[in-house]
Amino acid sequence: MSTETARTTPRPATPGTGEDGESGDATAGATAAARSRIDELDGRIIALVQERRTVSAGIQRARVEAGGRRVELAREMEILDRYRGELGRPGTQLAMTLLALCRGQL
Ligand SMILES: O=C(O)C(=O)C[C@]1(C(=O)O)C=C[C@@H](O)C=C1
Repeated sequence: MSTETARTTPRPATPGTGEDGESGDATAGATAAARSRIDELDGRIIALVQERRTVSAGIQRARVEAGGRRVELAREMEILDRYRGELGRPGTQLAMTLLALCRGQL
């Protein structure tokens, strides 16, 4: 675990210990800080998806202008394999969603 993660990880109050006062505020503060970090990360992820879509559109356009097909399934299989390898089975779903965002539904 990185120090950054450790610093922003909220610590839940221990039930039955009367921690609801000061430490409850601390927990709420840690949660708010962690959530604003998540919001920041989501903003970067969204910007990366938009950038990916622009790059992908350029490749698709060039291929169509050269007389080829807009979609290249062999390349999509490589991308699906990569996401599944890195993120497990749900990674496949994420890659499929990304491809749908970048080249539209098949
Ligand atoms: O890599 C390509 O050849 C692309 O056209 C990009 C991309 C993608 O968004 O990753 C989009 C459509 C293709 O079917 C395959 C991949």
